[in-house]
This record gives sequence, C-alpha cells and structure tokens, in this order.
Amino acid sequence: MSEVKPRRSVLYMPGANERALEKAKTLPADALILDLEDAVAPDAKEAARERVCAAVGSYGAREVTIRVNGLDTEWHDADLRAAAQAGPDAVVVPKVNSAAEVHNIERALELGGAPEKTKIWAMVETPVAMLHAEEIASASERLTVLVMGTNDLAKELHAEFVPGRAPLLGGLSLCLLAARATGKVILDGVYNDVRDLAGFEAECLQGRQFGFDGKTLIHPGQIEPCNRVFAPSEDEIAHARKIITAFEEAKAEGRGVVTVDGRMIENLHVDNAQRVLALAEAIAAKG
Ligand SMILES: CC(C)(COP(=O)(O)OP(=O)(O)OC[C@H]1O[C@@H](n2cnc3c(N)ncnc32)[C@H](O)[C@@H]1OP(=O)(O)O)[C@@H](O)C(=O)NCCC(=O)NCCSC(=O)C[C@H](O)C(=O)O
Ligand SMILES: [Mg+2]
Repeated sequence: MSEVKPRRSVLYMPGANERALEKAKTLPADALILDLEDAVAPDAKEAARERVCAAVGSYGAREVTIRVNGLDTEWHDADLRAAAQAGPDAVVVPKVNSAAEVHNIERALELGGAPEKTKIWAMVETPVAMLHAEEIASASERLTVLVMGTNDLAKELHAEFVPGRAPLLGGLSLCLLAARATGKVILDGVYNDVRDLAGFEAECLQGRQFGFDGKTLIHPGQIEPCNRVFAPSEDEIAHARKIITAFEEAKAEGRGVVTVDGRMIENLHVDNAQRVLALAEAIAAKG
C-alpha cells in the first residue's frame, strides 16, 4: 500500500489576512491552503503573494499549499513563479479545465525551479472540468490531488445550495470516479455557513460516505468536526482488525470467504480494512 497521508481537514486562509496566517500555526488542520485567489482583493494581490511565500516554512508538520490565481488572470504567471521559488508542498490551481492546462502548469513549475516535492492540486469547479475530470486527473504524475470547488460549480450550473446537495451530486460523482480511476486523492468543497455546525457535520459525513479523502474548510471552527468525521472511529478500527484476523484464519483453513458479524468477507473487504488501519495509524502518528 502506498504512503497514506491524512488530508481530513484542509483549511483555506486569505493570503492578505496576517492574523489568519498567524493563527493557522496553532490549528490542527492536516493541510493549509494559503490563498491568493478568491479571498484576496485585486489591489492586495501582490502584497499577499509576498506574505504567503514568506510564510510557507512556518507551519511545522502541516502540509502547506499556495492557491495561485487562475490561468486567465494577470496574476497567474507571477504567482506560479513565486510559488515555485517558495517550494510549498503543492500549488493549488483554480478552474483547471483540461490536460493541456495541467501540462502548462507543470512546465511553468519546472522552469520556475520548483523542487520535486511541490505537487499540483487541481481545482475542478466548472461544468467543463466535470466532463474532463479524468483527462485532468491523469495529465501528470505531479498532479496528486483534485479539489472540488463547489461554490464556483454551483454558480456555473445556476444551482441552489440545498441540504443534501442534489444539484451537485452528478459533478461530485464524476470527479470521484476520475480520482479513483487514476489513483489520486480528492477533497470535497467548502461549507459556507460557518455558524451552522450541524449542517457542516452532515455535509462532512456525506462527503466521507461518497468516498472523499477529506474536506476543504474556511473557518477554524470546522476543523475538529471534520477531523473526527473523516477519521476511522474506534469501532471501525476494531471491526477492521476483526475482518483481517477472521480472513487470515479462513485462509489458513483453505477458505476464501468467511462471515464476520453475519456479513460476507472476501479479499476485497480485507483490502478495505487494511486501508482503514493504515489511515488510523497515519493519524495516530501525527500525535
Ligand atoms: C468566513 C470568514 C470571513 C469569517 O470571518 P470572521 O467572522 O472574522 O471569523 P471569526 O471572527 O469567527 O474568526 C475567529 C478567529 O479565527 C480566525 N480565522 C477565521 N478564519 C480563519 C481561517 N480561514 N484561517 C485561519 N484563521 C481564521 C480569525 O482571525 C479569528 O482569530 P482571532 O482573532 O485570533 O480569534 C473567515 O473565516 C474567512 O475569511 N475564511 C476564509 C475564506 C476563504 O479563504 N475563502 C476562499 C476559499 S473558499 C473557495 O474559494 C472555494 C472554491 O474556490 C469554490 O469555488 O468553492
Ligand atoms: Mg472557486
């Protein structure tokens, strides 16, 4: 099994907000997105770029990424050059629509001297991206994560935000299929009502049940419930161990199928149980 990196909670913070950038040093998010795009006003873009690039090394074990401005904006090239030099764990690129765009980003990072560890996280947040999700996800080995942009997607679809997200489910499913078909990580979109923790937790659970690896967040108050929902519970860990043990015993007796708590267990369920344990161990190792 390849290395498991917990990405339960991935917090955006506006690159122009010094207080938020400072506060994030103490927050238990698995990863951070230092934002130069939507959360930064046009006349603050350059100052935010400098501040964010200088802050990259300040967050300890958390994965640190920079979200650059979109490919069709006047800031994109300078953002990518600066991010390549700063060397975050990833550059998050908004509104990626094609494999050709991924190739351009990859080339720009190489030309900018980005270290190998700096990956590409592609945001999928337009109708075109939903339809091109597999070509985007498979465009480059440097691309390791797809990030749902559900605000932009809803805007483009003329969709409404409703509990259960029915208008977005088609797009979410297409991107999940693309991520799993190509072996990439995929993060769910943000929940805008920072005071509605019950609604937020319900959406985390929906995302987890869908198969997302974690969720993008906009407020510190969303981190703890998100970490809890996207981590295997004690019961799930115990059940995973039970499955592995029962299957080992069955195999030793020459059987390829067994029941645990009345349910059929085959090899594929053991793979799943091992994934659950690997994630639980990676979370525990974070301390
Ligand atoms: C949403 C907010 C504007 C709410 O701000 P505010 O009401 O000021 O929050 P609080 O007063 O409750 O803040 C309490 C303390 O927490 C700090 N804080 C708040 N947010 C963050 C954060 N994101 N990271 C780190 N720290 C944060 C405050 O500074 C307070 O600290 P202290 O004073 O020490 O107590 C605000 O939360 C916010 O700006 N959030 C981020 C917005 C953002 O980044 N938006 C862009 C990304 S979302 C997006 O674009 C999705 C995608 O593209 C799509 O299409 O869907
Ligand atoms: Mg967006």
